[in-house]
Amino acid sequence: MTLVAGVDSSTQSCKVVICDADSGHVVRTGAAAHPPGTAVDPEHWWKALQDAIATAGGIDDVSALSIAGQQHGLICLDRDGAVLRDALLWNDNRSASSARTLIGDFGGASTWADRVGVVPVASITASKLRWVADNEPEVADATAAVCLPHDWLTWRLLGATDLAELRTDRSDASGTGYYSAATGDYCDEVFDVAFGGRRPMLPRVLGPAETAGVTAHGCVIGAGAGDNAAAALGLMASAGDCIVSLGTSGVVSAVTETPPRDASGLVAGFADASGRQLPLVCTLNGAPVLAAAARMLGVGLDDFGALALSAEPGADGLTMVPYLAGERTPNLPDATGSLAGITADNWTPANVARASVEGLLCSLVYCLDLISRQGVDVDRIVMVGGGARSAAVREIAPGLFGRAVHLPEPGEYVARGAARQAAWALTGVLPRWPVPTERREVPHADPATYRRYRAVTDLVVGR
Ligand SMILES: Nc1ncnc2c1ncn2[C@@H]1O[C@H](COP(=O)(O)OP(=O)(O)O)[C@@H](O)[C@H]1O
Ligand SMILES: O=C(CO)[C@@H](O)[C@H](O)COP(=O)(O)O
Repeated sequence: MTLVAGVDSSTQSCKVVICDADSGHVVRTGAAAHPPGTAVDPEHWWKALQDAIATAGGIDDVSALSIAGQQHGLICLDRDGAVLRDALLWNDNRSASSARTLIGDFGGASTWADRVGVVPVASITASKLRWVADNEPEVADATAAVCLPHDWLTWRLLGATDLAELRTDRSDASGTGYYSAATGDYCDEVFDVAFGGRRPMLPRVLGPAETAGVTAHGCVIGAGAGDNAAAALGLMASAGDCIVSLGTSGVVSAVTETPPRDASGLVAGFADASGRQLPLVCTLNGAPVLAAAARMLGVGLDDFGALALSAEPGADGLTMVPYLAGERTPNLPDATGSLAGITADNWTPANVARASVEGLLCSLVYCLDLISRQGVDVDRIVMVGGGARSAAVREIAPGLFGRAVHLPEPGEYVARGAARQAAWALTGVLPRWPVPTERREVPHADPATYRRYRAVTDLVVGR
């Protein structure tokens, strides 16, 4: 049996799956935690990768491996390849005002949408570059190369030290704000406004089936991908599939042939990992909303799900707006969460739990609406990520989306997508790996809860 491995180096942890290259059957897995925080020394990710590989029984018998990673994180390297400062992650909001400045300095949102396909928000790598240039000019001056988490891990795994050997792929490059998914080129002129004209070295962008190199043990290393593009590959997503992911972020994305063009910046024009496009809408508040509510209620995640399901749909009028970490969609980096509609009668743990689940899901219904308005067909909603393990999420989602929700059996679909890419790099053929999925029908559509959520959101954001 030929074995291939896939890695998901995501916000909270590193996961490794080792699969049969022909069938995709998962043979072994491993995982290791990442430290909390929105600025992290990449060395922690390297250590977690090694721990996760060791837990998975090592990769001596693995023929090919690809790494998928959390998108956008900025890693600055000096000319000797040393990391210059903690990486600034996708959910680090210090770059919010840098993003606003960048938009103006490059001719406005429409120019960004036309030339790059992405309008900067705090998450986008270019905004982080601008923050470094404005606040840590000595770091900016010493920066000889910039790369993303998956680029850096791939480079480390290959034992490389030469900056010229950095590699990335289209999907992750397209989240930087200085690469266009539509043209397949870096937009060098962005560095004039984002990095004071400095031109650090950038990773070479590989095609989906290209090889980044071969390890000393003879393991072929694929191009890797951004985590959302890898999830699409792991789910074998095709036209009409809309992926809803509840990881640390909440994400709605779809594989399309044509790029979106959204000058509001809410729908980003990213690339997928198969040569197509991946219009994507992302929130800063995914599954951790549920963990925070469970913690506040003093229950574990399973009991929290049961508690939420013990309340009636609509939580008896309680509405939760889940902007606990600020928000990106809508773009409100300084926002906080809200609980509205409290009365003496409805102020119960069960209603608070239900309102938290409903608020989280409504924030994704909003994202789905935004992506649909870009002309993206939505035939099937496919829900994945840690939050999709929640019984309450699985049961409540169809009513709020107003359509059936397809639930693949719980698994690490980002890592599986990376493994599928590794098989492609190894053999030159993208294998078809089945994804057994449960279809959850709409018990009863609940448009009233979403309407109330939208009204409360408008109130909270002062519209
Ligand atoms: N049964 C569950 N109910 C609610 N949340 C869950 C459950 N299982 C896992 N999670 C949440 O899923 C998140 C991790 O999901 P994951 O997709 O691995 O995130 P990431 O890829 O961003 O690291 C955590 O916030 C965790 O609390
Ligand atoms: O910023 C985005 C996408 O634009 C996030 O989706 C990150 O890629 C982090 O992913 P998770 O850790 O939540 O999977």
